[in-house]
Amino acid sequence: MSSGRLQDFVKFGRKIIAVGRNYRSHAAELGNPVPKEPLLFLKPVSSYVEMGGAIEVPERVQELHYEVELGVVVNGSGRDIPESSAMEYVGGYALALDMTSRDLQSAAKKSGHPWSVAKGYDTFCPISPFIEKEKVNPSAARLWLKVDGETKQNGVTTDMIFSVPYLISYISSIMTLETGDLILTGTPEGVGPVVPGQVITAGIEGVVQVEFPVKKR
Ligand SMILES: O=C([O-])CC(=O)C(=O)O
Ligand SMILES: [Mg+2]
Repeated sequence: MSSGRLQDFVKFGRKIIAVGRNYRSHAAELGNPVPKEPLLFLKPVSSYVEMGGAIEVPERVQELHYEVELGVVVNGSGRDIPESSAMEYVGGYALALDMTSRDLQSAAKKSGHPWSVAKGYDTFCPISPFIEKEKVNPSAARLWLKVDGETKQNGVTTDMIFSVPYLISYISSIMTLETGDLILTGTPEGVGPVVPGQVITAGIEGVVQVEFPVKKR
């Protein structure tokens, strides 16, 4: 796969595989237990929104939360990938927001239902441009997020419970990873609500910055 094509992962990637509760600080702030193995869910690729677009708050959603996350863009097709060679499948990175309807997610959790609705609306995966692999250290990247200029999240990927190579190995033991897939590696503490009219800025320190306005759908 040419690197030019990889840069277009938002258009041809097939899966967004997200990891939940991968930071103790975030599991704790929502009163959730720390998982013993990675907690996975899928977001549809139709939830991508690129810079220049807006995050839309649907009518049904009472409490829309931001979650800043390091995204890993997969290069190559692999199944049962050993942790020792997992980094060979990393094509690059992206900064992503795992937008979440916290009210719909809480209701789903109570009734034992999946999170697809809470996490899957259009525009619930704002995404940065593709970032070259060499520019990010996935075990020491500082992630930050501000709402209207006020810092809300500031965490470092060193605090992940499950590392990027472990996640690649684990996910590929369940589903084949394919070029253009995106792995969302979980959010650090500080999640909270946004409402129409606000602006989210977020970044990987020293690497990339994104900006997304929030509006009513
Ligand atoms: O919704 C949640 O709390 C789980 C999640 O996505 C995360 O930890 O990043
Ligand atoms: Mg998340």
